[in-house]
Amino acid sequence: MNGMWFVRHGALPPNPERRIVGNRDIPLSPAGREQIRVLARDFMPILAGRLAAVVSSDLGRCRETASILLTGNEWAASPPPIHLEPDLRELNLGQWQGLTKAEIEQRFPGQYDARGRNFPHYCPEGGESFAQLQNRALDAVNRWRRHYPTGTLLVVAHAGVIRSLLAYYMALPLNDVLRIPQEYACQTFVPEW
Ligand SMILES: O=C(O)[C@@H](CO)OP(=O)(O)O
Repeated sequence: MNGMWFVRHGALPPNPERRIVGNRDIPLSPAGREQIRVLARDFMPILAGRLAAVVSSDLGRCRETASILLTGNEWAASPPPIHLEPDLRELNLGQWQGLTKAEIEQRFPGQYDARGRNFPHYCPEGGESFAQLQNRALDAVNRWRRHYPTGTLLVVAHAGVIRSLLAYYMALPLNDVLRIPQEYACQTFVPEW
């Protein structure tokens, strides 16, 4: 069956202060690598024989996830190509990245709340909005689907990217995007319609 599997990368190192990650290039933690090894063993065999290609965000945590996913014996003879796609990078939150919520409120008074009032379209300085993210991610996925019109595509990306795509496929408003669950290393199938 044609369709796309979306896989979020594994866990990052603990971030107890909840500093904004965004599209910073932070590698998987050892626990995150183990999550993906489990996925390579338990999930990937169901794609054997029907996986056309892997399309991954070019950030390290997704690149590494994609390459661990293809370590099983079922891919040894003819591994599917892995395409690195910058348009699947995580939401760019510009000058907010690396900061805590308290630091954002201190350095950019009022902006955090302003985003809450216009969540889909608010664009922090130097960054982008969820609507912009959704457009570029959708363009990228559609482009790769046209390149591989048959077979299953495996898309390895980030919570914000996958949520924005799933919101589109489920016709949910972007205001509700954070309600879509996206645990580390989770998998979601979107059939072709
Ligand atoms: O580690 C996380 O919680 C996030 C970073 O914002 O991961 P990602 O957005 O890359 O899915």
